[in-house]
Amino acid sequence: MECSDSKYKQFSFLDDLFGDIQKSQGKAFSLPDADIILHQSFFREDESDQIFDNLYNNIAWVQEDTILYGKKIALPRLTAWYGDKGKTYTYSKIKMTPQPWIAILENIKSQVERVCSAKFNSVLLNLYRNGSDSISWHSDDEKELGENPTIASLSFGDTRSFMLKHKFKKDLKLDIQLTHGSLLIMGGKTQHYWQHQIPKTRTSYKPRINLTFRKILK
Ligand SMILES: O=C(O)CCC(=O)C(=O)O
Ligand SMILES: [Fe+2]
Repeated sequence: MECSDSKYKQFSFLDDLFGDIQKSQGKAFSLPDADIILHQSFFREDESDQIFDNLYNNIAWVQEDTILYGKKIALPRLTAWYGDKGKTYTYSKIKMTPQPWIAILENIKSQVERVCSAKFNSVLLNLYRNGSDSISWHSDDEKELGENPTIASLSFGDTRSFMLKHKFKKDLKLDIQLTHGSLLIMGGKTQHYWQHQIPKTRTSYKPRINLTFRKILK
């Protein structure tokens, strides 16, 4: 299923309060069992360029390993985890202890919280160095996130396909192009019914940075 404008509903958040149209308009996908909103240009191009450079150079990127069929393999991307003290998180069988917040991440977090009607206490960062870096099919359904988590996903750098598929209705699939400066918000029951991935590709891609803001409950 291709995503077309006819499948969008216009949404407008908090325009009067913040008066910043660019940061307040999003489009909701009308999909069953999902609550997904895309803000195509949440950050302006020049802001996005600056954020990309800053994160690329200043984040403490780590090459983590995971265990697959009893063998240790390197994750096909670099990652980093920042958040409130004590909010540990187990992800891809890796227990992560957060780095303390840095100014740029706190600043982005507060801008995202304005449009999400949610508060976050941590952010997972992924750096896809080229087209062969990827993340395989999964739902963000770790128990630390609670029943119906709101996940706010920001993208900077090259555009990659963010693919979604329904877990039970096999013909329901969607491919969203996540562009430089975009914000995708997943909420409600999305993680119960849908999986997502950034597929590996043979096409050459420039680096892409993704941030997913999350709330760890315990
Ligand atoms: O890179 C993306 O857009 C998705 C990342 C993701 O799904 C995750 O970190 O759980
Ligand atoms: Fe995810």
